[in-house]
This record gives sequence, structure tokens and C-alpha cells, in this order.
Amino acid sequence: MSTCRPVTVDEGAWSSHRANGSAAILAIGTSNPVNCVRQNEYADWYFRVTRSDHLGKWKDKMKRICEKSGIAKRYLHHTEEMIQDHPELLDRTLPSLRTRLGITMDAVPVLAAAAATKAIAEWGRPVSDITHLIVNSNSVAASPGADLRLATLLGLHPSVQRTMLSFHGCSGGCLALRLAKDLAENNIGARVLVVCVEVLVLCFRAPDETRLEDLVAMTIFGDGAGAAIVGAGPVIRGVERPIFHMVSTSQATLPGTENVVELNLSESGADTEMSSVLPKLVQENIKQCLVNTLTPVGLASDDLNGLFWAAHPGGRAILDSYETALGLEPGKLAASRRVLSEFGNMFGATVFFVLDEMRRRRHRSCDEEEREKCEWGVMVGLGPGISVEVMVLHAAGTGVED
Ligand SMILES: CC(C)(COP(=O)(O)OP(=O)(O)OC[C@H]1O[C@@H](n2cnc3c(N)ncnc32)[C@H](O)[C@@H]1OP(=O)(O)O)[C@@H](O)C(=O)NCCC(=O)NCCSC(=O)CC(=O)O
Repeated sequence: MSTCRPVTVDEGAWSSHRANGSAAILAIGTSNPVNCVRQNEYADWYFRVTRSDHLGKWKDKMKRICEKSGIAKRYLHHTEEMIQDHPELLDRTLPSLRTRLGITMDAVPVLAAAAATKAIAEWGRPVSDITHLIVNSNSVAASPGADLRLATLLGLHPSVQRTMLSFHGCSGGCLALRLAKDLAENNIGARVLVVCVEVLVLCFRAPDETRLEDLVAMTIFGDGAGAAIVGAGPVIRGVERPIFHMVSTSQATLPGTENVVELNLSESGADTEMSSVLPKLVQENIKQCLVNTLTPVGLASDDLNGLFWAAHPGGRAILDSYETALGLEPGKLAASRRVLSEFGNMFGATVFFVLDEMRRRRHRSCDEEEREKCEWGVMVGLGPGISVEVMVLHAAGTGVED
């Protein structure tokens, strides 16, 4: 007869499975669709393809928004041909959700796989060593979802533990990385592939005189995917090179702001609601959220310029609000502003581009003293809620070959 008995909770079935120390980002990859649109040509393109040139007043307004957006170019999966083939994308009174989700169901895993492949190549270990997969997207709604299709495209092992996150808006990137940190730290040997991907044809519409906020959404959002490999110690020396240690995290919700940013699905696609009070709200509240996260790790200070800043660039005015509220010197948000300029706001994917830009800037910096001065930093992103996601980072290396 078997003498086998179940372990008890106290025998440490859990504690013995924990990793040593903080998780780290071990590799980063990004990708975009090939179709690039220049911001100074966008209003003319948008009003032409939506057959709305008669709305000259709104076109002029979009041109003003484009000029102030801090964006030079974006990448979009949808093209003029695609819009011509699907006139239901333009007419809010026609059902178009099925069309939109059909387009994204095919496009999202492919774009995600392109970013993930770059991250896996940089990581340097076989794809079969990935133990967990987190996929975050506002662009898909199906089951089995984009996580399974991505796992198949990449050839991940069938035992990979998948998590699909949806509709966390722009905070989705920070949120997915927060979950990856917890998974990596609580499962020794875990290597988590995190991917955030957006193909925002779900939100594309013709201008509507009753929904002027749509003009802002059409003007600032872009498509892209960001991926990272996250793992906690021990790392494999000579193969894995930590880029940022993920030291601590927080999520705060600003009370009474549920209606300030929304993302709602309907038969005619997704509607984004972005109140023009958002930049002011950020300016009034962000410092306290950051102090609450920085105090326990001993980094709260009257002068926050000693930290590096990886802020999700929700919009130019959001970055201005961070700068004013936190008293940041010009240049502290240079990585975020550069990503906004080159790619627009790609929802959760954007923060991976910012981290990538940040480590490249650190690598290029010849000033060793300056690099050491800003060893510690903060990643911050906002989402519907208003949710404020913060992660304290410690720069470990650049992950970039000399
Ligand atoms: C849109 C802007 C680039 C415009 O720049 P400025 O504010 O400096 O310029 P401005 O005040 O002259 O505004 C230009 C024109 O845009 C209009 N305008 C500005 N914000 C608007 C809004 N939210 N809805 C509708 N219209 C808006 C103004 O009324 C004005 O119209 P007129 O010229 O006719 O007077 C900026 O305000 C910005 O970056 N806003 C933040 C965008 C945002 O909310 N991002 C968060 C995305 S959501 C996110 O990141 C979280 C998430 O999704 O989860």
C-alpha cells in the first residue's frame, strides 16, 4: 500500500517555489505595422478617406490638434483600401463590430509575434524556456483569444500558463508588467513573456459633430506592439542580462473620476471618451500617488530630478502635466516625448517603446557619472478609473551590445 501523503501548506510548498530577489526586465522588443502616416498630412488624409471634406471647420480643428499633439508620425494597420472595402467602418448607424474584430483577430497575433520574436532573440534562451505568457490588448474580444494564437505562432510549449488582459486602456502596459513581476518572483525559474498589442481599427470612425473628442482619439492613437521577458533570480550568467530591476509597484484609483477616460464596445466598434479635464486632473493628483509609492523605498524627495522617468505618453498635455506637477527639468521626459513623436499613443504597448528608448539613451550616454546619478527611476501610466500604475525601477544594464 502506498505511504504517499499530501504535503501540508506549512511544509513550504509555496515558499520553496519563490525566486530570489526582485524580478527584472531581461529583454525588450517592439514592432509596428508598415503603414506610416505623417501627422502634418493626417487631417487631409482622414477627411478624404472618410468622405468628410465638406466638414471644413472640423478639419481645421483636427489640424490644430495635430499641430499641438507633439506627434510627427504614427503607424496604422488600416489603410485607405481597407476603409473603401468596408464602408460600415465609417457609418456609426451600421453594425461594424464583427468586421472590426475580424480584422484585429488576424492582425493582432502577427504584430504581437513580431515584437515578441525580437524580445526572445535578445533574451538569448530557447522559446521552450518561457513558462508564462501575458497578453494585453484593447483591440480583440474572442475566446480562445490572441494569447493562444500568439503562443501557437511562437511555438511556445503547451504547458505555458497564459493570461489574457483586456480593456485596461493606456495603463495596460504597466499593469501587465506588474503582474509579470509577481509571477516571476513567486515561481522560481519562471520566465514571463509579456506582450501588449494594439490594432485600433476598432475605434476608427468618420468625424461626428456630436462627438468632438473622437477627433482627439483619431489624432493621437497609433498601432504597435511591445514585448518583454521578465524573470527573477537566479539569472543565467553570460546569457541573461537584466535591463531594469522591477523594485516595487502600486496601483491607485482617483476617486470620482470613473467617467474621465472610458473605452466602450458597441455594435459600431469601440468609443473612446477622453475628457479635456484629464491633463488638469493629472497635474493635481500625480505627485501624491508617486510620493505614496516612493516613500516606502526611500526615494521620495522634494527634488525628483535625481530619478529617471519612463512615463506613458498619453498625450503631449499629459506629459506637460507630469513635468509641472513633479517639477521635472526639461529633458527628463525626453524618452517619452520621443516615443510620442515617432509613434503616437499606442495604449499599453507605448511604455515598452519608452523603456526601450530609455535603455538606448542610457547606453549612448558617455557620461558615466550622469548614468550612475539616475540609477533609480519610475515607470508611470494612466488608464480608465482613473487608474495610476507606478513601478519603481533600478537600471541594471542596457541589454545593448557595445
Ligand atoms: C489634444 C491636445 C494635443 C491639444 O493640445 P493643447 O491642449 O495644448 O491645445 P488646445 O487647448 O489649443 O486644444 C486644441 C483643440 O483641441 C480641443 N481639445 C483638447 N482636448 C480635447 C478633448 N479631450 N476633447 C475634445 N477636444 C479637445 C480644444 O478644445 C481645442 O479646440 P479649438 O482649437 O477648436 O479651440 C492636448 O490637449 C493633449 O495632449 N491632451 C491629452 C489627450 C489625452 O486625453 N490623452 C489621454 C489618452 S487616454 C490615456 O492615455 C489613458 C487611457 O486611455 O487609458
